[in-house]
Parts: sequence; C-alpha cells; structure tokens
Amino acid sequence: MEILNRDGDIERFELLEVLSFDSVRRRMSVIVRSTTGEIYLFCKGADSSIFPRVIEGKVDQIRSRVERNAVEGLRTLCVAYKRLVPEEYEGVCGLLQAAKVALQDREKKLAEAYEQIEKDLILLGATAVEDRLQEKAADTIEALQKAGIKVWVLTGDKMETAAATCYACRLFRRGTQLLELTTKRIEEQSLHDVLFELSKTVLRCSGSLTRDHFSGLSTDMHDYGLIIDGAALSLIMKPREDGSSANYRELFLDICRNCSAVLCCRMAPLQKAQIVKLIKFSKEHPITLAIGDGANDVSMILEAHVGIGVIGKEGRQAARNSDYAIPKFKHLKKMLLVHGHFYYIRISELVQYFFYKNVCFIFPQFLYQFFCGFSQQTLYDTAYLTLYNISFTSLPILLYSLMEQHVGVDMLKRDPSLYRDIAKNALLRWRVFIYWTFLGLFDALVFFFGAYFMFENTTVTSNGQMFGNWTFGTLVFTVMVFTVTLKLALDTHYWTWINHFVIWGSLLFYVIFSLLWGGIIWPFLSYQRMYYVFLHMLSCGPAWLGIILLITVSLLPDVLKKVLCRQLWPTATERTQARNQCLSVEQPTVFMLSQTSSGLSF
Ligand SMILES: Nc1ncnc2c1ncn2[C@@H]1O[C@H](COP(=O)(O)OP(=O)(O)OP(=O)(O)O)[C@@H](O)[C@H]1O
Ligand SMILES: [Mg+2]
Repeated sequence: MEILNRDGDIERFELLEVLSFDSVRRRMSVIVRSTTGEIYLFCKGADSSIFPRVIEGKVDQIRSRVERNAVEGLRTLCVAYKRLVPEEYEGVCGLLQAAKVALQDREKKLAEAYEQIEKDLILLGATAVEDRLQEKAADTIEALQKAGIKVWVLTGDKMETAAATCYACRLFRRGTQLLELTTKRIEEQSLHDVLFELSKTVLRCSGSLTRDHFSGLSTDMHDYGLIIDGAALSLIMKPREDGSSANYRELFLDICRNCSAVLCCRMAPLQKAQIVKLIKFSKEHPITLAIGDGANDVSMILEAHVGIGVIGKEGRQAARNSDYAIPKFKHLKKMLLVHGHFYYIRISELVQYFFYKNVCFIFPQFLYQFFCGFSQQTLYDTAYLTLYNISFTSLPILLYSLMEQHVGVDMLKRDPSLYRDIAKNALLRWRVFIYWTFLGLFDALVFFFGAYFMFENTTVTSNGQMFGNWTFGTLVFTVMVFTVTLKLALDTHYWTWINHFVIWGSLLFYVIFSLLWGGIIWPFLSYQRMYYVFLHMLSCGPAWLGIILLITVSLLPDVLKKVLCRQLWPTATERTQARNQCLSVEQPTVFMLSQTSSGLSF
C-alpha cells in the first residue's frame, strides 16, 4: 500500500489485516506495518463509535468541529489510531484467527474480537465530505408529497447531517417545527414523559386546524417534522414485562401520523426494516415502499410491500434484492406518478371489466333456465361459449390494459396531485365493484328480456317464418359482444391504430366468424345446429333494429353516469382531461418559467 504524504513523499505500508465495516459497529479498521517495522491500527468511523474508544487526542476540539460540519450537511468520519507492539499484534492475530475459523456464531465472535481490538485509540482527526444529493432529489420528494405519499427518511447518518439533508431535499421547510425524540432528550426526561409531551404538542393542533398534511405546501406554523434516532427507537420497540411497549408504539405512531415528515437517523439496517414493519402493520394498513441504494437498505427493501433499489456507487446489493431497480432517485417520480398511475388504471379496468363481461355473458344463460323448464339447454352455441372469452372479447381489453393513458405523461408529471385520485385503492373498492356488477346485471337483463319481448311477436320475418331458440341465443350473443366491446371503446381515452384495429377488428371477426360458421356445411361436424341461423337473423329488418336498440339501451346508463359525474363531481383527472381538450383546440401557448435563486430559501 503506497500513500503520498503531505510533503509529497511516498510512504509504504504493508496491509496486514482489515477489520471490515458494518453498519452496527459503524466503523472499520486496518492493521498495517510501516517500512520501519512498526505496526499500527487505523480506525475510521462515525463519531459516536470512535469517541468512546479514544483515550488521547484533542477530543473536545474535534468533537465541536465535527458537530459544526454535520450541521452544514457534511458527512463526517473520525479517524483514530494506535500502535501495536509485536506481542499485542500476535494477540490480535490470534483473536481474529480464532473468530474467523469458528464454526458456530462466527459473526458474534468476530464482533467481539473487533470490540476488543478497537479500543484505547488515539484520536487523529476528522474528515468531512460533501455528500451531494442526487439531481432533482428535492423535486422528486416534493412531488411525492403533493401526490399524498408520506415520505420518511431512514438513514444511518448522524442526526445533524441527516437534518441538513432533509432541509436540502425540502422534506423539512422553513416553517417546519422539529420535534426531537432522541437519546439525549430521553436521558433528561423519561421516554414516557417525552412521548406524552410530544403527542400533546402535535395533537393539540391537529384537532383545531385543518392542515394539509400531504401536500406539504402548508405554510402553517404547525407543520411538524419528527426526528428520532436508533437508540430511542429501540427503547420504544423494546418489549416490556407489563406489555406497555405496545402503547408506546401506538403513541409513537400517533405522533408520526400528525407530522408531515419523519426522519429516523442512526438507524441500523434491521431497525430500518423494523420501522417499515411497524408502519406496514399499523391500523391503516398503508402500502409501504422502501427505496435505497446501499447494502444497509436491503432489509427494509425486503420488508416493504414494494422495494426499489437505486443502482449506484454503493454497489448492487440493494438493486439485486429489490422488486424494481432504477438508475437514479429522480426516476421514482415518473415510475410512481406516471407508470404507477397508468398501470393502476389499467389493472383496475382489466379486473372490473372481466367481471362485467362475464356477468353479461352468464346471467342471460341463468335467466334462460327459467324459460326452458330447467332443462339445462344452453342459450348460446358451443362455438360461441368457447370463443367469447378467448377471442371475441379478449384482445380489446388486453390492449387497453397495456396501452391506456387517460391523461398525458407530461400532465401527470406536472401535476402530482392527480395521483390522489387513485390513491387508497380508489378504483378497486367495493363501491366500484358493485357498480360494475350491477351494470353487468342490467345489461344482461336488457339483452335477455329485450330479445325475449322481440321474439314474442312471432311475425318478425317478412315471410312469416319464426325464429327458433338458436336465433334467440345468437341475437342475445350478438348484442352482448357489441355492447361489451363498445363499452370498452367508451372507456378508452388513448386511441392508437392498434386500439382501432383490435376493437373494430374483434367485432368484424365476430361477424365474419358467425357468417362462416353458419354459412357453410362443415364436413367435420356431425350435426350443425347453427346452419344459416346468423344469416337468417340478419335477413330480417326488425332484428337489426332490435340489435341497435338493445345496444343503445344497455350502454345508456354508463354513458349517463359518466356525463353526470363529470359535470357534477369531476375528479382532478377529469378536470385535467377537460382542460386538455380545451387547450388542444386553442392556439398553442409557450409558458416560460424562470427560477431565481434566493438567499431566503431556508
Ligand atoms: N466505509 C466506512 N468506513 C467507516 N465508517 C463508515 C463507512 N461507511 C459509513 N461509515 C459510518 O457509519 C455510519 C453508518 O453507515 P451506514 O452505511 O449504516 O449509513 P449511511 O451510509 O450513513 O447512511 P444511509 O443509511 O443513508 O446509507 C455512517 O454515518 C458513517 O459515519
Ligand atoms: Mg451508506
């Protein structure tokens, strides 16, 4: 190992041992031998883990320096060393070797060995490096807050550094009142008192004020930010004999609910996961998402409902253990607010539409049983039964669920609050599900009884011929295929040639298939009950009229509901759609935004 010293000379060291870093110890050491044969141990790590191990050096001076640097948002590391005489070194080697080859509890033994070796150090100094935020980190966090997502920062960093970072990424603002739940405070008062005091502070205001927690835009004085450190968290989580820890947890969660931002600092990796778990199983059962870039974030990424890894300088562990890996933090915005929004809309329509079209399909068959003496006679021909879900009505919804964009990408990025329209599983709630089911039942009733009443008049054909039960079934089926496909066409906002192709293509395919299926005598069929049925039905005018009428009647309630809801209770998304339509007919306007830097930013 060669090192260039400040005089410009090269110093050579032989690297003997590495006591590797871990997030619990928060320090690492190396043992080296200089050219003169002296053996040194150099240790670097977080101030909190170095200072207690130091017996010499300008501790107070360096401590205050470190505090100052941390407040400025710099990442600080303290460095200490000690000289090892050869006998000591022998002892160290022996300890390490024994721990390394242990077959049981190796990790624990290594930790104990490190603990013994890294003590009685002489403080050398401290380093402070600027750990710059990734580009657009602040924008992204602000957008997430506007979208109604609560952002918590869980970090292994020092409290002061982490707080400065939170200010830099606008999680804390000028008006944010910081509440501290730290070990220092708990040492002064008891945990019980601190928690009650904090909860009194936050709950006093939450009752009387209508604050906008989520937008983060409130300029209200009572915008709270909570800071908690790892040691305080373990006190809260620690199970007690009298079972009171559960109460502390509830109290802690109550305080957090009333804070617009929460910062957890000096967290060990497992504590990060513990926090995620705590929130995940809290009474609101929120969906949690954890994003991180380092190995120390892996456990929380695995614990959260959605784990995202940022592929970065800190290696690939986080990305490898995540559900989604992204190259930069700023991509989270597009991922959630645009793709997340789109896919939620798509998947919810896919699910509901599948129920709907199958209710439309099966309910007439059920009703038919009352009219056929419960003889198990099918209403539709077997080919129709087989092909309804796999070819007549499959592609349009498949394409919808892959391509639909009810609002433009730019619009979703520009206005994060649109995300609130779909938050809390808004489109897959019972109310929506019941609406779709009733729509399906209504449509099925219209198909069935519409056709039934038409067939009551036995002289629908001009030549006096009567329709049979297969024509009845085919009429119901035709109206159904057209209605469910047109319903999807009404729901589609984003039309591309491929949507046109599958929607109109599916209908055309149905017509052509029916013509061929009944128009030709197929040699492989032993009997052909559909022979000429479809053509026969189309050859009579009233059937055409009936089909058009029934399709219109079945689509009408949904169209009316859409129009009324849009007019009376438009969602933010619908307002945006309407605005976009207005804008697209007006002359294009160019907006220019200029940003001036202000010394008063925080
Ligand atoms: N390679 C290292 N050598 C010595 N000390 C380190 C090293 N990496 C981190 N530390 C110290 O250990 C502390 C905890 O590190 P950890 O990786 O858990 O969190 P972090 O990197 O500070 O923050 P984050 O959790 O946001 O990644 C750091 O604040 C730092 O003081
Ligand atoms: Mg780290």
